[in-house]
Amino acid sequence: MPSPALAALSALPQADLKSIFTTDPDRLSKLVLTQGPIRFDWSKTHLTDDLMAGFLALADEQGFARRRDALFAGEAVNNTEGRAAEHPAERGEGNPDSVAHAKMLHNRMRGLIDAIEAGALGEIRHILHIGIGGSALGPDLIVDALDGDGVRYDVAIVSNVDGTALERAIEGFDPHATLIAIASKTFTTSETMLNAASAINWMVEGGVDDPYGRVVALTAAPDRAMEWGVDETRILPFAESVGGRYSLWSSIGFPAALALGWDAFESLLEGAAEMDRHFRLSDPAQNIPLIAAFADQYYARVLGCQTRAVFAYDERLALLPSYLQQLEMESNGKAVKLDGSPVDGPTAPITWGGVGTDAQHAVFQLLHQGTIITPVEFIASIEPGHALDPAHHRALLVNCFAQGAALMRGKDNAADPARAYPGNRPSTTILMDDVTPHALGALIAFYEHRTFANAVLMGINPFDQFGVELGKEIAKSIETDGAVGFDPSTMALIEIALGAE
Ligand SMILES: O=P(O)(O)OC[C@H]1O[C@](O)(CO)[C@@H](O)[C@@H]1O
Repeated sequence: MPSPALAALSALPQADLKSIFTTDPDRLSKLVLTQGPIRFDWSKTHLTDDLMAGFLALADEQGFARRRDALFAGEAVNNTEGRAAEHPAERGEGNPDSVAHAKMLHNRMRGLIDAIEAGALGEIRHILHIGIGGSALGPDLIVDALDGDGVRYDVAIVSNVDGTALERAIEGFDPHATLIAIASKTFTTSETMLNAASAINWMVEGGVDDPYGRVVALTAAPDRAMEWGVDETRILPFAESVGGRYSLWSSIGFPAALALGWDAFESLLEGAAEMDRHFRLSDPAQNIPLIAAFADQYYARVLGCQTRAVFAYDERLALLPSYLQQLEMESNGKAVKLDGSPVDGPTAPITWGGVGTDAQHAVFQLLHQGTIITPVEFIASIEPGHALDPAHHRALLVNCFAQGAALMRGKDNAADPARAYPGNRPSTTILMDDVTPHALGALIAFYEHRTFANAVLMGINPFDQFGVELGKEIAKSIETDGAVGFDPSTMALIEIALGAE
């Protein structure tokens, strides 16, 4: 049964963006909100006063305030696994006991970083971080965004089990000056364990006497890390209640904290904490992650848009779309509601994207003239990330703003329809003052809370991910039993490529 509030929303007429600033001249004051160093602009979306009122009613109907309080109180909001979701505690926000525990673990991480910097593990010039999914995407995004010229260490983040990834990562690394960070919440993920074993072999082959002596484990399963061979003093634990895709704030962020320095890592946490406080304390009508979720819900569930595109008009944020793919799709690509009943409509759309201006010359044709409507999100920074001619940054921003205007405005051409642009296509623009640790922390926390707000509006649990298990089980059974008991297509593939057992 669709929710009454959503049904009422769906009955509202759709605004025309081409004339929306004429019919609603105050849009900027209503739909542009600034939080710290980031300005969020929904004025080029179809959100109207009526829709906002309808979505506020939906939020109320779905118990938004109660579920938000439960999240921050450290209640078991991940109901299918009976666990809390305590990533805000890593930033100092939430249940006081969890905050104190996270602080203690951060101090432990800081102590190890200080020791490494003081030379306790010998000379370290390279950091080889091995992890996958949430144990790689977050650190990769932060290091790539903020490390600029990588002055402190060369950092390589390896996730794929394809040996080519590891081989390429260690190509320029000296095994005698490399620190291996094994990042795995469970310390069982097969790709990570295989890559970790191969990295140790590489060190041994490179003549390192005690390769385990330069391994650091980042995990919520310290006992398994110890069994694997990591010394207890180099295990940096984090709480089981921190989900993998929400874990960059914990010891999973170790390569960022080491490479960028502790002050930068703290500033990232503080930026996120400011967004936490905004999300926790703001009235729903002014709540930035919630308003973002209103627009998301309108496009995905009311208009049936199956995808959402994110374009970073800043090379520093080139990895943001990949990071968001896991955050949004693994969290909200679900088929059942909190009570186990089937969902009553689409859940998360497919998140995809890239960087501007590259994407303009590759995929924007479809966005402007294709028949599939895709809500677009632009992310840009007022300050550039480089010291070259300011003309570069000016051109980047000009292009970003032009795309949003073109999508909205369109262009008639009755005489030559192939050259006409329908317009009325929505976009959101997120404009950062600069890509600093503080602003990036706030931006990522915004996305986390927006994902949670979407889940609340749909009545689903964003914190489990059982959808990834079946493929893992089948891979394991192929590893152990080979081509047995599968369909003819799968058996033939196994036999041809892996050989008959
Ligand atoms: O940190 P781990 O336990 O190695 O898991 C890695 C990733 O694998 C997943 O469980 C999906 O298979 C993600 O949720 C997680 O981020």
